Amino acid sequence: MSRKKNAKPGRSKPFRNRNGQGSWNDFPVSERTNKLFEEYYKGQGILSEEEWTPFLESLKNDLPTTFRITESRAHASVINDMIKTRFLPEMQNVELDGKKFDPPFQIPWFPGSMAWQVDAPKRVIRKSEPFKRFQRFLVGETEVGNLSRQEAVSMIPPLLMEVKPHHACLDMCAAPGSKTAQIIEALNPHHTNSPGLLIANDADHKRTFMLVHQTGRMPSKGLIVTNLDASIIPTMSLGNGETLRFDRILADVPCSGDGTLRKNLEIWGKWGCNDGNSLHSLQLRILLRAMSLMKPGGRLVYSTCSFNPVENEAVVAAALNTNKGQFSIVDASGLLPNLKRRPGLSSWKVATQTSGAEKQIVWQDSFEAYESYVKDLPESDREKTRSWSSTLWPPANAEELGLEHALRLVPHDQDTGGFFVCVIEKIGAAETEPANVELSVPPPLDDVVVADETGTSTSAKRAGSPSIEEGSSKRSKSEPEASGSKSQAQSKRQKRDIGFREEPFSYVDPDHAEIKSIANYFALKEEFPKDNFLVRNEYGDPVRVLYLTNDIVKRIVQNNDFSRMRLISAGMRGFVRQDSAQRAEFYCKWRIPSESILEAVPYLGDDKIIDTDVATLRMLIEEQYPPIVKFSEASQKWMNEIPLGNTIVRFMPGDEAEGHLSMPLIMPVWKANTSMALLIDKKEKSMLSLRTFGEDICTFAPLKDNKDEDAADEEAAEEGAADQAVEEAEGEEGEERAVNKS
Ligand SMILES: C[S@@+](CC[C@H](N)C(=O)[O-])C[C@H]1O[C@@H](n2cnc3c(N)ncnc32)[C@H](O)[C@@H]1O
Repeated sequence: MSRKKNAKPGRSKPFRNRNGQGSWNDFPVSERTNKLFEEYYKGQGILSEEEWTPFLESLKNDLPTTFRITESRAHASVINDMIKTRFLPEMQNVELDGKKFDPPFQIPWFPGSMAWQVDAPKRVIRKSEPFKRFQRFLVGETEVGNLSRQEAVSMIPPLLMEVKPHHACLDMCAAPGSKTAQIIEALNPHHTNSPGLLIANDADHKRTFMLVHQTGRMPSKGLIVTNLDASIIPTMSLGNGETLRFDRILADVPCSGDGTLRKNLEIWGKWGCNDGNSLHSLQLRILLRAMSLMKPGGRLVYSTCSFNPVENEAVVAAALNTNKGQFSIVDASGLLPNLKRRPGLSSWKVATQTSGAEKQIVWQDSFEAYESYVKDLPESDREKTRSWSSTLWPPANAEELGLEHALRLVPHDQDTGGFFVCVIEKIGAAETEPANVELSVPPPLDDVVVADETGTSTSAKRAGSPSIEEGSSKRSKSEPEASGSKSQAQSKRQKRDIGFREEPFSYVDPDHAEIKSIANYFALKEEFPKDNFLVRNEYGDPVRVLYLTNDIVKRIVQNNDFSRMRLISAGMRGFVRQDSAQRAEFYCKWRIPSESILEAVPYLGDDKIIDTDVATLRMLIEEQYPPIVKFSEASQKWMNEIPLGNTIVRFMPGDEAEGHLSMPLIMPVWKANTSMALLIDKKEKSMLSLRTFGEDICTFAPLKDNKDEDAADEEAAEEGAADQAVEEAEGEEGEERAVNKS
């Protein structure tokens, strides 16, 4: 256990090989042990004696790859069918070194069979052609947002939230955003015009940008990203004296992460029971804040990727007791019926660990026993000992709280990671702020390792900075008052966070000349919410990007100071300005980016969408700027009629040009003087090509053949606009969309 001895809690980096990747081979199974871990959990009795070996064995094994299909996308079933009909048949009899490997299979408990599991180890995926092809497909479809790689158990909390499109939702600790994506999908099934809201929040500034990037693949008019300490998320106003309360909250709190031992291998070396004890009070504060933000009848899901009852049942029990009679644990046994789960515990133990090289577990039978243990320690040790909260221990009424309804997921039940999920409902009509919970002074968090199921470890202090400690001890004072009755101007006077350096958010005057030109060009119907265009400057000037938000996001942005909310982004890109040398020739300087097409379609004038065929699609995929003269006569006709710039086309289903399209596909195109371009990024084009034509037919060769120089120059100049448009569409993926700035 050399690793363990050298490990410095909180400072050790995730295990990485020379290529920067954690690897099964580089971390031998013999090192996947931790005496303290075994002693602690055996002592806790989280499993019966006979289950201990399969539990540990399972924990030492590589985690299978799991992914789910983005259900809100129109072609979700096309992707699912492709896996079944194109990839599965060729993966039936894969053998390597005399061993047969099973093909991927659908996860039996995931609704609609939209999630898959791949058991074959990485070396098989690397070496077998059918698996390699499948892997390439997975990577490509993941990049364009049609699939999400996500640990199976991590998919459970959002499913149990049962989000509906009208819900106001809060994801309190959201980065890097795998569950956020699931919530967005549930809020926006098939791009319905959802009135719902999701505030996705994380305390770690860097990780909020990961979150923005991740949600960029799943844009939503109802999405807000904030960078707050979840335990002191301020109460937000909706104007007109209304305060924002949530129908659904996910508190997927920072935790010690020992449920992720199968992939966060470094946890084997540094696991200690003090980490869970340390995190308990932050977890409790976050859960209590969640409770205070709920609507009556609303549902709250508390989850961790830890086995530790002090991070799980103890937190839930303390929160329920703080808000007696206002919340109850939902019996989720009827939900996800094929999911194997264990009941939550109603009794557990608390331990501390000794310091020094050979750490030992010391069971603490009660809070009082623990206090006298600390008192009896030699003074030097006492100084080092933390003061834990009494809420770590099971309360006297633990049996009455319904903790058995919580879900414990253990690895050997269905070959997953470990997880804890508890579904809590707010009962009664009274909306009151919770009484302050009696917590001991919060322990310092800087040396506590916090892990998430993505394989990233952070220290809790970094994760919770800057206001984590401040918020904990003075929660009731520092918690801002409900500002429901304040006007926008008044709310702007609320104390600003001067360290917050984001650009302001303002709505554009719907009568602004640019908005009028957009409405004209795209023949936007009356119902189009022209007053919901947001920009990132103080003056409401449409400069480069016009973001679209729904009404509830607008109410929040307008009635709360953006720096107090630490607002990072709101809504989704609706229109992007197309600056080019030829701008003067274009009727409209704005184009619809591909990700907002489905949002825009219901509002476009009837003649603004041009129906065309699979052969035209083939040409637009094959070449980057195909000349108009190369298309069929029918396509040339409409191409010659449309103005220069952005047009929306609908490729109708059919079998032609060696391709198959099973459902209509709506996409933006760009017309230059003599050529056309499909305005989707290259990766998306390649994946679309694979889906429609069975191979990647994109060529994208630069000017070629024996064209005379003048013609080539002219063509290159004309195509500059389309080129720039495409480049922008690609470049903005990472930057513009990530930062939501104009
Ligand atoms: C378990 S991870 C969340 C994983 C995420 N829900 C997902 O599914 O991708 C916990 C997250 O909590 C964040 N965090 C830590 N302390 C926090 C706090 N006080 N408030 C809000 N977020 C916090 C961390 O930065 C980390 O991103």
